[in-house]
Amino acid sequence: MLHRLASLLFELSKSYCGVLGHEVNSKMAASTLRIALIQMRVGEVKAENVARAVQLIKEAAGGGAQLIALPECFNSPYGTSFFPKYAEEIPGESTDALRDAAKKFGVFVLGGSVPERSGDQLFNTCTVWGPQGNMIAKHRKMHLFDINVPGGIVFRESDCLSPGNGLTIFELPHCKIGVGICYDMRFAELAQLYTNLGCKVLLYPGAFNMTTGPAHWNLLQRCRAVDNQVYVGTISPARDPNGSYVAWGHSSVVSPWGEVVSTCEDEEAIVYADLDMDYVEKVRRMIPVHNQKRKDIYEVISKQLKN
Ligand SMILES: NC(=O)CCC(=O)C(=O)O
Repeated sequence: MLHRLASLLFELSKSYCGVLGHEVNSKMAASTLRIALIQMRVGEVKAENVARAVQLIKEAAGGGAQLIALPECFNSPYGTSFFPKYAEEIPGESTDALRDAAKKFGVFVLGGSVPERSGDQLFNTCTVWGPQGNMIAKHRKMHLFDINVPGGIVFRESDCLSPGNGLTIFELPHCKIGVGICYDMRFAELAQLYTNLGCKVLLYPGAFNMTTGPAHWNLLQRCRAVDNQVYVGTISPARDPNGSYVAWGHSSVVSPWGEVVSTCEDEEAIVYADLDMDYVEKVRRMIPVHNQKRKDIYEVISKQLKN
């Protein structure tokens, strides 16, 4: 009964997926944040990638989005052989274009990520820009993507990247938002810390692949959403079947109830969603797990495990 009621409420407040050029409803409550996830094609020409990102930000702003998010490595193909060549300092040409777009279109822009050069180190870094053209956050990917799935995929970001060492939260009038990059989504502890610090939305620009994507992309996103009772957005590049790294796509928004509210397939698309902060509170009231944690027990056992 409760579930049916929640589903009904969810249906009423539901967002939608818009492909390029889709019309949107501009009536929104103050507690509602319209976001747009830009699942864009990324090729080998950096200037074309950046220009495409700006063009799609313009389109999403025209669709009423207040916060527009790009995918991981929006200016560069995803691969350790590309990172040194495409890396830039921040600020640099790619992030300057994001700054200018945020200001010109009067929106918040979460700039996916770029390979960042800082001294003799490289990072996988997300910048977030406000409508005044101010950088309001910068997140360096904390968990590097080093995996070995025989017959599937071998990848070692740590061959050329260094990890970031900090959490990244930015605040909009509607809510606080926590940022992770791709592989960061696998780490439940990070999402839980963001939630404990007051976030109601988590955003993960990412580029899962054809082995782990179908197995885990949506599953992980729904886990993070239900565990923490937050909205979770994932933003992938569009799939290029001939690319050296084939991205899974399926950029999506999942609600705090764990339902996929907006999504797409693997093609270039803009995924819109209206995030309702009252709905986050409602889900948290209905199932108040945050007040029901048995930290007394967890802490005792954790201490025992350390000794
Ligand atoms: N870019 C990444 O971090 C990829 C992560 C991934 O595919 C995974 O399975 O995790």
